[in-house]
Amino acid sequence: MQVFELTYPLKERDYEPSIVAIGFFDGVHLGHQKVIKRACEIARSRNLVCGVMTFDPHPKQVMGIKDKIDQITPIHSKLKQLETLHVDFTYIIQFTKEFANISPEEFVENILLKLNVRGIVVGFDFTFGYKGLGTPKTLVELSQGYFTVDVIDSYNYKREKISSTRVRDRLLSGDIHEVRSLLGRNYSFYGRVVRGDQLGRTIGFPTANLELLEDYLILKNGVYVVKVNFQGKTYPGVMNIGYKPTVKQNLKSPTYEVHLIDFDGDLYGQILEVELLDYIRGEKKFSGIHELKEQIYKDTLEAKKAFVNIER
Ligand SMILES: Cc1cc2nc3c(=O)[nH]c(=O)nc-3n(C[C@H](O)[C@H](O)[C@H](O)COP(=O)(O)O)c2cc1C
Ligand SMILES: Nc1ncnc2c1ncn2[C@@H]1O[C@H](COP(=O)(O)OP(=O)(O)OP(=O)(O)O)[C@@H](O)[C@H]1O
Repeated sequence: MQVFELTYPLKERDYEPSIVAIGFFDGVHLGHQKVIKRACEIARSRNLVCGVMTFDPHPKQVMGIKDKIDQITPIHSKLKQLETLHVDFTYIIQFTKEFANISPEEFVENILLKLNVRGIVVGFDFTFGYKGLGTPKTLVELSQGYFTVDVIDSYNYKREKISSTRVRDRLLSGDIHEVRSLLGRNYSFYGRVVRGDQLGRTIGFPTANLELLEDYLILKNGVYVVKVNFQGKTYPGVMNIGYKPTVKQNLKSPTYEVHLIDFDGDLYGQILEVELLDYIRGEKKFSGIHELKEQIYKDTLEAKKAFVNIER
């Protein structure tokens, strides 16, 4: 997949005629996948290439509506997911205040036509241009004679539209089962193993302390069943996210640490992909290390069982 980082106004160059799915696509959930897959189907049937147009940073952040949007899939994770959908390219348009102010007409003329777009696919509630005034209907009107417009109906789960907001909400509640149903895959993130206080190994549960590779949405504190992928191998694990109140005081931000079950080896410096399979319990302050150790032992047994059930 080719990636083009673009700034507005676009520089003149020849773009290959294409069919493009447009949206922010945080999470690349099943609704997004439907829009993107449709773009690729149309492209294949018309002998064109297919791509995704997304934006960075998040429009709400640039417009000051929110200080920071914690993303489900920050840009590199999003690109990894798009790759699995076999799109030929992704345009990442740098979202600025200037870009936010362009009219729907300018968006079509100065972006879509310049990019040599022959067809676009958007969801039924897509908006674009100044104050989001452009709608799929506007696009159809402005596209006449230039490119086709396909509008995808709402893709629902339990009768409600799947949206990035809904996925974020379920992640923050620790509802990992629903997250899987909304994404059509396990939610995962990437982290690098860094040195911790190395107390874990003295209590019998060595943990890989993770430094997240991107600004992901911070997950609910507590203990998770996870699947860890690195160097082409997969391991069952348990992860704790939180402040380790039994052994630490006043940590400023939550730590992410994973214990790989039945694994013995050095992980420092490795990049792990951690897939969430289930949420077991909240983090607790135990009366001592012994009690904490007993609980982690139970968590590990539960994770082993859950791992077998989920992976079956
Ligand atoms: C599965 C699991 C569950 C954990 N649960 C808790 C908990 O409920 N409360 C707590 O204070 N610490 C919890 N911890 C964190 C331990 O305190 C921590 O792993 C250990 O002290 C090692 O810390 P270190 O990496 O700073 O050496 C948990 C760790 C794991 C791996
Ligand atoms: N469930 C869905 N069914 C059909 N189309 C969708 C669905 N969700 C999003 N889309 C479309 O996919 C594109 C990208 O969506 P976008 O990321 O902007 O919104 P979203 O997933 O609804 O998230 P948010 O919660 O931020 O509104 C848009 O064209 C949008 O209309």
